[in-house]
Amino acid sequence: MIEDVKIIVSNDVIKRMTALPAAVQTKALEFMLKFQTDPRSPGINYETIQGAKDKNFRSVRVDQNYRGIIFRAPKDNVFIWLHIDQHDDAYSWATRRTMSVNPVNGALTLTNVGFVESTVQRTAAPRASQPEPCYGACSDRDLMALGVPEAMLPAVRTIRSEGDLDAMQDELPVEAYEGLFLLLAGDALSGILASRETRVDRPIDTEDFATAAERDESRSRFYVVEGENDLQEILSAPLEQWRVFLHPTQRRLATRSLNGPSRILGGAGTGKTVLAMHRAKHLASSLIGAEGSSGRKLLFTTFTTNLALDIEDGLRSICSPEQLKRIEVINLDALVFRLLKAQRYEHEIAFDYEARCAPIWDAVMVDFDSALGVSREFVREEFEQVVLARGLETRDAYREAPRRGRGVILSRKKRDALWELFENYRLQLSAKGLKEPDDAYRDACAILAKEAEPRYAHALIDETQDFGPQALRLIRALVAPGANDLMFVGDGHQRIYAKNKASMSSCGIDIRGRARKLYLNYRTTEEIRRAAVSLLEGIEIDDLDGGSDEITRYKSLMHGPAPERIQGASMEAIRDGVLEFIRQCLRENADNTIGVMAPTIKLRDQLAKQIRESGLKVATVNHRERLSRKDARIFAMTLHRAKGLEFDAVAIVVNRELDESLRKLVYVGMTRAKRMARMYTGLT
Ligand SMILES: Nc1ncnc2c1ncn2[C@@H]1O[C@H](COP(=O)(O)OP(=O)(O)OP(=O)(O)O)[C@@H](O)[C@H]1O
Repeated sequence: MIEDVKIIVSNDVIKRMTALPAAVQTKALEFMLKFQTDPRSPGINYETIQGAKDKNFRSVRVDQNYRGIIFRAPKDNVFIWLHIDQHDDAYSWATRRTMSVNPVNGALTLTNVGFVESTVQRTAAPRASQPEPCYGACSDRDLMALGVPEAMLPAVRTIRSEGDLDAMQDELPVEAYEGLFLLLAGDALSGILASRETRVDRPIDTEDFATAAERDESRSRFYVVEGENDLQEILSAPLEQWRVFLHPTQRRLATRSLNGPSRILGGAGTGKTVLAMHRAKHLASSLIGAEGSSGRKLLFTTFTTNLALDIEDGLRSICSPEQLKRIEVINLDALVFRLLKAQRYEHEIAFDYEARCAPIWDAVMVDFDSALGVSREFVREEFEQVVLARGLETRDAYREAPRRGRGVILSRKKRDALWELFENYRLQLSAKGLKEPDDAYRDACAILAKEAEPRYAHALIDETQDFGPQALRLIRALVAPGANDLMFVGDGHQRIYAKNKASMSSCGIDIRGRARKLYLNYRTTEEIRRAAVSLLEGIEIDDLDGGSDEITRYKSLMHGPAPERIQGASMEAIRDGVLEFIRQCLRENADNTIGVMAPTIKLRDQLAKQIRESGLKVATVNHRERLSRKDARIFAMTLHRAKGLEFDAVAIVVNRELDESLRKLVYVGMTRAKRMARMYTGLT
């Protein structure tokens, strides 16, 4: 590579590369090598394209049939490889498009001018009683600030409904599509720009393609080649887009310095884990050779064990060995277990409530007096949500404790009676050498408080919605307050351990001014997303910090068939239906992965057995297992285990009433599906 030349490749080329016939792929890689070494080499013959709308487009020969389309900027030796296809298709593609720099947000944009012309023509004749254009109140500058390329403005001006906007999605930069749908949802332009932190207040040199390429907006679709080998690596392996092309908000949040703890919310599949992984990489590189960090690492923690394993795999695919050495990925329970064990903690942490604690709780509850006027379930919830969550240790503390959200007022007498049960339970647990996890977290916090140095330089926390107050306090104690200390990502819609509801600010974590959102769903089709969201209707969702969150502003980038919901089938009919669904998915593509999910282990095993008996290979997903290591396409799991995973298709079987907690579980399960989903309810 040579210093004074900038080489850029579009995501379109990278995507198309893997779909090319093998022989063409080899030729394309050979061309890339030549191009990367010196795009001005006399060995590369740039052909002018007759009739091209952009006079800087050229075609280059990849092999006898295939042509690459290159944009050569008028100055500064910037070369952008935009497209690759068979000769005629490549030429026809090139004649319809132009490259430019957005004069307001400074992003590199590629516009399909052919599409703009045909859209304007098609909509020119007024239709009877058609709605007003959606963006009549926005100036051209407003629309360009959102990311609409100047040449796309006439097409965007024709949009009169959400459907019109969706039909334009493929032709718009991702941030423009997102901005336009947020406007339709009722957000103010200033609010959208502020939360994205897009600069629209500086003069933009629209001839300066080199500078434009470095902006976060451009990097969501253009890759700037940096080293000798990186592009070779990217092009020769099937590329997962997320490794290279981030949404501008993902990139900004991954790389910017934040003056304290931050919280990123986003519905299922909006790329929160991806953002956190890129931030881990970014912060880890700043730890390399950093003075004064005393060798402290970055902690990446999650709630579920399986997700931690997947994250480890993901990080390995984007980080250098040096960066990896500075990152520790571990689920919080495992971290606490290790921390306490190293201190010769004399209790075992009872992570499995049902097996270890429930019998002791039940024995203590023999003394429960129903004259107290509360249910047995209420007592357990009171213990979890007030006593454990607040870490109350004395009767006096319980007497004084605020019980917001508990619904029932308890007199002092009743509290004292309940405290006796709670105290007795803790004593009995302790006598058996056990501690509830929340109490163990609190003990771990006390140990950390005595240490001179915080254990980690930074922490990234995934699945924040499932961490309770004691866990959050512990996380706070693991890292010293300061710049880039903590980043939490999560989604209240996916809270499936209801007892773990916490407000970050009451745990000493102040995110004011550093709370952001991701809106675009990269995983699920819009049809599946909508079906999943409809399950949550009427359920109040929190923002992990005592406020509320809503789900109306999310959107998926893909479309597909609506999920089927089948009510009231017998187990035999379900078995046949699930098998038929699996076969259909595998017929479409033998490489498709399929998740079969149920609320209980018993039902999961029953379904797995039936699938196996039909001659198909199915793997069961258990605690602490990496999906990637399993030799199967079909996976059976409980809905709890499905968290954080993804499959091409998902079949869910539910054998009990869809109450609030089950609806949330099914929401999590269904949003694991990339393209197809089917759900059975009301087993007869
Ligand atoms: N910038 C991106 N470009 C392309 N794909 C992306 C991008 N960001 C995320 N994805 C893909 O979208 C899917 C969801 O991403 P991710 O798991 O990070 O979402 P999430 O918000 O953590 O989801 P959930 O909360 O449902 O577990 C993954 O397949 C990921 O590879």
